[in-house]
Amino acid sequence: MGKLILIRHGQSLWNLENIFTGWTNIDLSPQGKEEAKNAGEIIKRNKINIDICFASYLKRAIRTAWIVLDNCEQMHVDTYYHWKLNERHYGDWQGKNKDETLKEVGEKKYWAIRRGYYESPPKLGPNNKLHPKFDPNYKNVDPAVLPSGESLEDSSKRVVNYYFEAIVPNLVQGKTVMISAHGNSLRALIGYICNIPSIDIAGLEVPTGVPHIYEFDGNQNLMEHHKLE
Ligand SMILES: O=C(O)[C@@H](CO)OP(=O)(O)O
Repeated sequence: MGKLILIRHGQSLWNLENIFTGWTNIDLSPQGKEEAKNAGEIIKRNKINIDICFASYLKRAIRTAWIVLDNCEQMHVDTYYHWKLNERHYGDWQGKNKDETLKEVGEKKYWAIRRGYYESPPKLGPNNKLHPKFDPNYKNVDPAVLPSGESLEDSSKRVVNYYFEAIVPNLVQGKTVMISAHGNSLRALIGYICNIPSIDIAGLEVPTGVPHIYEFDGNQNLMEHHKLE
């Protein structure tokens, strides 16, 4: 089996401003670009040759992939983009300040939605102009499958589905695959790969711009994983 490198995008401008982002297409902050550059240098130092790269449809993950590949001298690597790797859709919370939302809804509900597995934020209404079906970037996606607010369980279904559809076949061929994605889409994927019970997912935080490597045996069982440095 091949190897899997997972990286959360570098710090975004809304991470910096403490605003719920979800599918809002916010770019990297200057610090986020530095984090991605550093991740690329780490991959170069570890002499890892990436065979294929995947990123979400959101520019903070795409730019992170580009900066990483540039800084490990592997810009030629085929890169595929898919909405199923996007951040969890944060529904009506997108664009809201995280501290103000906490005050508005109370600690219990806030953390159940933000870090629990089953609770969704309030969904966007079908005519809300922020709904992804109105975004030309998703014009080739069936509007019926586009989310308007997701629990981590919802995100997990589409991320894991894409993992089996597009990533596993490459790992089976022995390839080294890099995925550049998001805090919650990666929590969902890591939760699946590492077999973390849904109750414990709340404690899993994925830092920005830090590459982690996952190695599997021939039966696709995880053998070990660690942070690259
Ligand atoms: O705003 C978001 O989309 C995410 C990650 O940046 O928020 P959280 O901190 O809840 O994972």
